[in-house]
Amino acid sequence: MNKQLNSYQIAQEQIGLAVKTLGLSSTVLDILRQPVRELTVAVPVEMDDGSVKVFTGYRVQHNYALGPLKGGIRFHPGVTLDEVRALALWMTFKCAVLGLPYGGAKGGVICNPKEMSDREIQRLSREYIRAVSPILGAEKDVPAPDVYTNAQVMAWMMDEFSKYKGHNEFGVITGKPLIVGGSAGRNEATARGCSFTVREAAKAIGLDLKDATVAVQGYGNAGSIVAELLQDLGCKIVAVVDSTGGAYSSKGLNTQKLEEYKKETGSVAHYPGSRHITNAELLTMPCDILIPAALENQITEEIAPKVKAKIIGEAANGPTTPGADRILTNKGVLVLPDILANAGGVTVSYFEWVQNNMGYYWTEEEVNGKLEAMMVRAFDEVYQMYRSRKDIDMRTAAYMVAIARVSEAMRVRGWLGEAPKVEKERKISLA
Ligand SMILES: NC(=O)C1=CN([C@@H]2O[C@H](COP(=O)(O)OP(=O)(O)OC[C@H]3O[C@@H](n4cnc5c(N)ncnc54)[C@H](O)[C@@H]3O)[C@@H](O)[C@H]2O)C=CC1
Ligand SMILES: O=C(O)CCC(=O)C(=O)O
Repeated sequence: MNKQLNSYQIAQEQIGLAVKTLGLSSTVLDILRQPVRELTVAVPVEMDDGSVKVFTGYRVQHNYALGPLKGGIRFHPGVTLDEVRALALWMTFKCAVLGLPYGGAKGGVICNPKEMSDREIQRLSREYIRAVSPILGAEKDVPAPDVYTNAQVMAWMMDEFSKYKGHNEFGVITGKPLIVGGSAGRNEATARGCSFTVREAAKAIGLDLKDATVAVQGYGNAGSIVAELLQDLGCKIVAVVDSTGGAYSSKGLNTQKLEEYKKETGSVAHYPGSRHITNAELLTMPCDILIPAALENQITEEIAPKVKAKIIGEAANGPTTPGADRILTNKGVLVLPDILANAGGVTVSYFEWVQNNMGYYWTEEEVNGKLEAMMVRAFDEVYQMYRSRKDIDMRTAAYMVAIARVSEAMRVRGWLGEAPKVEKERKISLA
């Protein structure tokens, strides 16, 4: 990640632009530009050699106007408080774009799970969740997986929270294994939602997905499954990279075989029959669709002029900087913003929470059908907003749809004093 770029300042810039374009009051911006609550915790963990290491963790709660707070937990050595603030802020607007009854939050722990044993990761997961538990709960704040956390980590955290409460509280965390209240389809949901938005965008600009070429940055939960789903839609996956290197083949990479290779070797680099490529090569190579699915600030002002893709589907949070956004818009690249394109994960997390609350579980077909309907509706609303004006890109359009909903909730709750209503003529659905 480019350390000169501050994701929190970027997120504030993005909402500032949308609030201004919507013509909302400065009170709305004053409230939305910062989180309502931030908790920093020092988490002592006994390591396998008997020593005790103290990890720093965060839980940031951005805005709860629309409902309980929601957002993943990241385990990564590069976590900072400002990064978690940005991720929490993006969650508020992601939930609002999809019309979910949630506000936004995010958590992070500065650690390197790649250098820790499973036992150490389990102890860290339990200690962290205990440390932030006073502000969590199925009706308060509901975490989920993010980078380098997974269903197993969610199970440990749910178990620890349940022990602390004295009863099972499955609804406190989503992204759990199926056997302890997880939802069918949650593991694939971020990628599935992203593939739906790419499909709708391709229809909108007249791009045939049959043999459309795709490059994917990041080959974890989001990236590897988007690649597989786009391959199912007829696309040719020509390039992928993960944190250790990349693979390119003009004939296309078989995603099932690539997945097996990654499981065996721990990386996609040096996949048999492929040419080795770097991250920068991947982002700028000739392709129709680019899927950033790793970390923030990857498509910068230096990279953007060289991007050849027609559609960028942001599976990652915050992969494109504001300067790069302006360059890509001028070049006519359609950027599907993170708060829309990767919202499939939190949407199925919402379904998981609903199922936990009612104690009745849906089939994978039911979940995927509901997800598709919500993603297509959200895409249409954002695309209509984008097309209704000449001066905005898809990101600002998505923020406008989202901020209209959040600010209306804040208005009716009485948080805005006498601030004016959302402009009626924009016909934003507040449902
Ligand atoms: N897991 C989820 O439900 C959701 C994830 N996201 C976002 O998707 C992105 C990826 O998350 P996951 O797939 O869940 O994480 P993951 O931990 O499953 O995978 C991350 C992938 O990124 C790669 N990576 C890390 N640093 C890299 C670098 N510098 N260059 C290239 N590749 C790099 C890793 O090797 C790994 O393949 C993140 O931005 C996350 O916030 C967004 C919505 C939901
Ligand atoms: O599933 C969730 O609740 C949130 C996932 C997440 O952290 C994200 O969308 O960035």
